[in-house]
Amino acid sequence: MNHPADPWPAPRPDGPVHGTVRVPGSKSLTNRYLVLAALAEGPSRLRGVLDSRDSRLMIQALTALGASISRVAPGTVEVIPVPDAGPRTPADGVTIDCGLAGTVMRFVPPVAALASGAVHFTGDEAALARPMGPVLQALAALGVRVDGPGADAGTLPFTVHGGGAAGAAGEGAEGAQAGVDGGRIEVDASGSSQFISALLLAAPRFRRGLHLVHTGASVPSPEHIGMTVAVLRRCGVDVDDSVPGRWRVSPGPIRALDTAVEPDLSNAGPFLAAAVATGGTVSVPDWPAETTQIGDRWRSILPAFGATVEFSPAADDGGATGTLTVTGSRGQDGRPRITAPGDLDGTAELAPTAAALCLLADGPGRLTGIGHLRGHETDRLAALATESARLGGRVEEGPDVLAFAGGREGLHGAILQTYEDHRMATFAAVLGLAVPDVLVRDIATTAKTMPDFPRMWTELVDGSGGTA
Ligand SMILES: O=C(O)C1=C[C@@H](OP(=O)(O)O)[C@@H](O)[C@H](O)C1
Ligand SMILES: C=C(OP(=O)(O)O)C(=O)O
Repeated sequence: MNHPADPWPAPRPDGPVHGTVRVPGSKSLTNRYLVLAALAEGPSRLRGVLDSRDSRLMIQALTALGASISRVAPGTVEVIPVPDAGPRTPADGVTIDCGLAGTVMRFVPPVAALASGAVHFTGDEAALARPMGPVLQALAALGVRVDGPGADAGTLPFTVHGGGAAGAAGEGAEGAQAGVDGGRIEVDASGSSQFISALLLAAPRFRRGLHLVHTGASVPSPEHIGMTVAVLRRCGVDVDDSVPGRWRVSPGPIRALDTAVEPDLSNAGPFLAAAVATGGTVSVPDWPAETTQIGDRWRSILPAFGATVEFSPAADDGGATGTLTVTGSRGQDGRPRITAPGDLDGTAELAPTAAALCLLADGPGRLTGIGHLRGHETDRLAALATESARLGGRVEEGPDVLAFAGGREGLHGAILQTYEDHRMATFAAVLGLAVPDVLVRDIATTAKTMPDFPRMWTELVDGSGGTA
C-alpha cells in the first residue's frame, strides 16, 4: 500500500456518494476463531480472515504459545493447535506484543495461563492506559501467578506464569500444579465485555470449566459476549448463559473449525454513514442475515438519522447473506438531510461513527451509556468532544454521555487528531465528506482493523463505483 499523506486531506465529493463496498473480515470474529482454533483438538481452516494489525498481533501471540498458523490461500488461514499438553514456553519465557489490541491483551492471558512457563505481555504506550485488572484478578483467583510492573495497577506490562495445560501430567515448568483448575470466580466487567469473553474462551480447557459471575454495574457491549458464547457453542462447547450476569462453561474439547469469517459490520459503518452524510446510496454485500455482530445495529441506528435501510437476500446461498443498502435522505433543495436522532443508547464501538452523523444532523443527538469508551484505544469521550469542538461542533461531555447540538452550518475545516484510534480516523473521514478542508492526522492508524481504508474510502468518494 502507498503511504497516505499525513495529514491526509479527507476526500470531499461534489455530490452524493454512490457505491458498493466489500468490507474485510470481522476483527472480533477473526480473533475469537484464532484463539479457539489454537486451543482446539485438531487443525482448523478459517476463510475470509481479517489481515490487519490486530489480527497479525493475535497470530503472533498464539504462535509464540505453540500454535502453527499459516496462510494457505489469500484470506485463508490454517491453524494447527498448540500441542495437547498445552502451550509450552522456553525457560526464559516468551514476550507477547499486544499492540493496542483489546482482544489480544484480554483474550491471550487466560491462554497463557495454560502454558508451562512465563509469558510476558507488553504493548503500545497507549495500551498501558487500558484496563486489565479484572482479567488479572480473575487469573489470580484461579490460582495463576501474575506479576510484573503493571500487575498491581491492573495494566500492561505484566507476566503470566502458567502452570501447564489441563490434562498434562505432572508439574508445570515452574513447579505449579499443571493446568488451571477453574471453578467459580467473580469479575467486575463493567469496564469491558472483553473481561468476560477472555475468560470464557479459555474456560473449556480449565479442569473444572468455569462458573463466572459478574459483579458491579451493567456489562457494556453485551453483543460481544453473545458472540463469544455463540462461537464457543459452534465449537461444541457447552455454555449456560441462562441467568443474566452468570456464565457456566463445561470443561471439554474444543472442536476444530472450518468456517468463513463474516465481514466486519462495525467497519462497514463509516461507508454506510457516507451515504447518510451525502444523501447518497452505499451497498455492502455479504451482509449476514443473522449475526452476533454489534454492527448489525446499523440497520436500526441509521434510520434514526433519516436514512432508508434495505436488505436484499442473496440468491445463491439460501438467504444466509444479502446486500445491505443505505440511502441517505435529501431535502427539497436536493441537499443531504440528516434528521436529529435523539437518544442512541449503548452504541459502544459504533459510537465514533454515530458521533460524526450527530454533528451533521439537523438537531440534537445524544450518545448514552458509553462511559466505558474511556478505556478504549483512547478516551473516546474526551477525543470525540475535543475533535468535534475543533471543527466548530457544539458538544457536551458527561461521564458516560456525549450530547451534540447538531447543525452542520457552524462546522469548518480543521486538522483532526486521531489518537492512534482507528475509529477516530474514520470519524474524521466521515466529517470530511460534508465539511470542507478537513485534514486527518495519521489516517494510517486505520491499519488496526482496516489497512486498506484510505484507498477504499478514496475510491468510494471519487465515484469509482465501489471497491473490490
Ligand atoms: O470482544 C470484542 O471483540 C470487542 C468487545 C468490545 O469491547 P468493550 O466491551 O470494551 O467495549 C468492543 O468495543 C471491541 O471493539 C471489540
Ligand atoms: C474498542 C475497540 O478495539 P479493541 O478490540 O482494541 O478493544 C474498537 O475496535 O473499537
